[in-house]
Amino acid sequence: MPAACLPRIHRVSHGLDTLHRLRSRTLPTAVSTSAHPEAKARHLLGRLWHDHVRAHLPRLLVAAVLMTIEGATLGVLAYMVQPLFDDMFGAGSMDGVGWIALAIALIFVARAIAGFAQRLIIVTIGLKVTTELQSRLVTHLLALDIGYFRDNPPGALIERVRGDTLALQGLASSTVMSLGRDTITLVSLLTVMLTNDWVWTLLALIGLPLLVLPIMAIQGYIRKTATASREAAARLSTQLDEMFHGIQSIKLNRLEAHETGRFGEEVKAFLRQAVRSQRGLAANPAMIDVISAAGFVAVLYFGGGQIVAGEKTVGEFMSFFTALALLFDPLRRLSNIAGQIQAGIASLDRLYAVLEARPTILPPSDPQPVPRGDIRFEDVRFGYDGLPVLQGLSLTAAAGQTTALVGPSGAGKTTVFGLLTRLIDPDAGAITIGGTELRRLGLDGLRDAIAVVGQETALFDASIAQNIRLGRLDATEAEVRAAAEAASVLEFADNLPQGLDSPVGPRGSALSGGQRQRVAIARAMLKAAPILLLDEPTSALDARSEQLVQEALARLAEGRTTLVIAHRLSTIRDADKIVVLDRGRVIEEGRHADLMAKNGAYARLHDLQAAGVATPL
Ligand SMILES: Nc1ncnc2c1ncn2[C@@H]1O[C@H](COP(=O)(O)OP(=O)(O)OP(=O)(O)O)[C@@H](O)[C@H]1O
Repeated sequence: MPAACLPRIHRVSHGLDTLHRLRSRTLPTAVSTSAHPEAKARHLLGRLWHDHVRAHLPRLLVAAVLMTIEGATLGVLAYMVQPLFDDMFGAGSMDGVGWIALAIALIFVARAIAGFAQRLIIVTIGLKVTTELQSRLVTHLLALDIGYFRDNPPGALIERVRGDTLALQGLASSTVMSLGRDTITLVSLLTVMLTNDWVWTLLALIGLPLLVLPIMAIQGYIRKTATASREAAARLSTQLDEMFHGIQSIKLNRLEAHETGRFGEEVKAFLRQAVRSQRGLAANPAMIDVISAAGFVAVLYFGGGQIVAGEKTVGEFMSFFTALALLFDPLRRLSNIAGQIQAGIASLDRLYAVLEARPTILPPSDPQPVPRGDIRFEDVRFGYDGLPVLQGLSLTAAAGQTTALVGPSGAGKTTVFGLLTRLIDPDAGAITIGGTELRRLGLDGLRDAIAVVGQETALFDASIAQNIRLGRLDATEAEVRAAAEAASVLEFADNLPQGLDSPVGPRGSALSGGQRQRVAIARAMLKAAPILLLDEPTSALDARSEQLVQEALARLAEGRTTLVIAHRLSTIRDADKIVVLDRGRVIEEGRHADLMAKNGAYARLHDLQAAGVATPL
């Protein structure tokens, strides 16, 4: 995946985060396969093969043929050493040396071409599989519940989509190449050795079985340390993500040294795990080297004696020795394959854990269209992780009218919006639109029918116009411009060098809070949905823009079912109904004048605000 895609993954992840600021119940994050590591590894590899690799089988077969050519060349080379020594150098004749030299040159050319082509094929397949997996992961992630993004922070998810797929690609490519080419090399060299002298071969390799147990024992260690190392990498990414997003607070509170220290600790933890994992991977080749030294010495003594006794020729010995010397390199790599597979499995496990997470907020099998009509909450209960937030909430927002929700911070106002848009589902009670339960409506239809302007505006790193267009992707330029005008976006955009085509910067960082809010309002205007949810839509505006936007919102709200959350009561005076929430229940409702006359919680809050005191009810 090109580097340019990284900001996109990042934006998507953060966009969801800021747009919804809601959490639902924890979702499964582990692959639910057999607890036995070998069975799990087989299961994961089987899935990878089936899902992504099988389609490349024809090219893999071509690569296998090329690997066979590349692997066999070393055997042929070792074989040719014998006539070179016995028939030419030993016999003092240079006849035929030219032919042998030509043959060796051709062998190397063939090896180079086969090696180049097979590497290209394998790496290309690896890249294709990786990018396919990345796209699949992103598609899957975007379908998951909002709660998943709370439980798994953006840094950790980016690490899975990028880090784990790339780690897998590197390991898989080298494993496949090693398995193919090195196995053939091994077979061809062993053939030369065995045809030369099976006793020497036995002597040279007699120590190898000793390695079986240590190599097997090391597998579990590699799997564990590789998993820990990937997790440490995810924590690092999460910390970086938080750090860069919180850069302003870090600077204002002079936390640079504190953050550097925290990062240093995390880096150390990562380093520890990464070194452990590499130690495991480096152990096998080292053991092969020790065994190979014993093999060389044994053959040298035994074979040397036979040459001196005239039982064997120098050419035979040199040919055998060449094959033996060439044998240990592929053997070293092959000894590491199991370890590499284990490290790859650690990443694969984390990837499939994401792919196995299932959304719990699903559309019905026969979705009903969204009807026009009142929005009703009937005895709705909802809690986060067992902590009750809404405790039997009942309210009605009449169709085509404006209903305002007020109440102290944490009363559950934003949760009402989350339930209405089905970012979360209630634990009990019913939510209906025009008499139809939300769960019977199509999710797409429901979300198309609702436009939301939240406290935090999710802007993407594109132009102002493109950000507005997200409200309705097929809107014409004139419609985008009209929405921009109605939301007072043109007021500031027209002063920018590129007007509406000016970039808003990553997460809208090139705009002020008020400007971002106006873009969000323009987006909602463009969407022109029948239901409008406004969560403090003018909180970031100055008095003048607020007045302009309030007028625009009033126009927008006309004829639409509007729910508006407001802390500043002055903004909702004209609402058709004001609902006062406290600790997840409705404690008062009515029009402004009625509630003031009642002299209850609303009137108290109003008086406090009028006196300039921002105190909860
Ligand atoms: N993702 C979450 N996980 C756990 N608890 C949450 C989560 N989101 C909200 N809450 C809790 O739910 C309660 C209601 O939150 P909500 O955002 O609906 O309140 P609110 O009335 O909109 O507050 P404010 O006026 O401050 O925006 C709060 O006590 C809050 O701590």
